[in-house]
Amino acid sequence: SSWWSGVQMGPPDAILGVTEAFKRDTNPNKINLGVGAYRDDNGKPYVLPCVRKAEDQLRAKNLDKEYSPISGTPEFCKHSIELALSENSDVIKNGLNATVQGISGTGSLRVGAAFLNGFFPGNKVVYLPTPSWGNHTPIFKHAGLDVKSYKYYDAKTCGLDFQGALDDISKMPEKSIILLHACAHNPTGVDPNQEQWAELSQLVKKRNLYVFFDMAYQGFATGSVDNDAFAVRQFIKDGHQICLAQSYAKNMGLYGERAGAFTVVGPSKEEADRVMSQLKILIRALYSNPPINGARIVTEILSDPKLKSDWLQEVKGMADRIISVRTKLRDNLKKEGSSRNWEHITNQIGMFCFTGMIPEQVEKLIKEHSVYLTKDGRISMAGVTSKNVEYLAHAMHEVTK
Ligand SMILES: Cc1ncc(COP(=O)(O)O)c(CNOCC(=O)O)c1O
Repeated sequence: SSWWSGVQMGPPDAILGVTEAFKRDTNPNKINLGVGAYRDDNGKPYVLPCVRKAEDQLRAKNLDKEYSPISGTPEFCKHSIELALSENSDVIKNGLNATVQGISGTGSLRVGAAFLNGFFPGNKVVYLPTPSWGNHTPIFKHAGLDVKSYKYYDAKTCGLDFQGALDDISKMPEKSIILLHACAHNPTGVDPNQEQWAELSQLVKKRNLYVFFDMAYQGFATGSVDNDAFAVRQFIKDGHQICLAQSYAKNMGLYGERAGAFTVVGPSKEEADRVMSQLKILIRALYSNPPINGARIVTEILSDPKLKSDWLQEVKGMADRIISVRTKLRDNLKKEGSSRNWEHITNQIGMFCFTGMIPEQVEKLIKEHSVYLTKDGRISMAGVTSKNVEYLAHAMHEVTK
């Protein structure tokens, strides 16, 4: 028999399976609301103009293909942590951060998980919001950490179960790890408001919990990179020594370039240096050093004032388009005569909308209207355009009335 006769067939990825079914559908009105990647108003992938300009500028430099340092280039790391904490951050000024390039957000989370598994002195359990991004659990478990959950989403209101979150956080064993989505929560689109973030920060501090921020959508939620970093900056201001995963997949449209960063914030430069040394040892054994192309594009954009200002407008343009189709969808549902409260469609933020539709309704949406989405009723707003929003509203009304 073969070495691998014991290998089982694994389940297909829930999200990518939706796109496969969508591709097989011949209905000209079909809509794919499964994919978690931005689409323009014609439903096409969007390469930001500032990225093209950066690529032209880079090509003119005739750069070589030498290895990047294990932790990525200092310029990429510096621009990444400045984007997250702001250029005049005391943490950066005092060298309190250890920042490495990660293989996009997933790779940054994975390096962080491996570091925590190796060195975290507290309770090696990561508490995830309920629900969270599907990949969070495998990432942390794969690194050897245990995973638990805290209340977060309220299906009754399609909003935040703030009291539930506070109750669960109050019960978490001290020195546990809590994962927080910095903005544009995936899959619900539900974010705490600024007062709630401030209250969460105080409680997390009181409970002596360690914060792992996942910021995969900075700038893509409200359209402002500073507003979207509010939670991260609030927790830093409140004295939390956080760790942070960043991604440029969505806000710069660099999906396949796999550019991201992982940061540990500590109390001293001396400690940051020790942490950095261990991160490099860990990365060396994982993939030795990170991919150079996406990181060069990011560095070119963030270090060139003109390109950076172009980028800030272009990321705001993406966020504005998402916000506008949220409003159109809600208004068209009202026009269809729906008696349901669809306020959550515009209260929620970022790429995703948790519609509140139940699996039977999702099934009908797919089968009878060729609208494709994940069973949990999550729709990627990026798949909604000014051309298909009326068809979508009609279909959603038909299956929910
Ligand atoms: C919360 C969160 N963290 C991290 C990531 C990591 O993204 P990447 O590794 O591409 O940077 C993602 C990307 N998710 O992809 C969209 C989807 O759910 O279909 C994410 O949503």
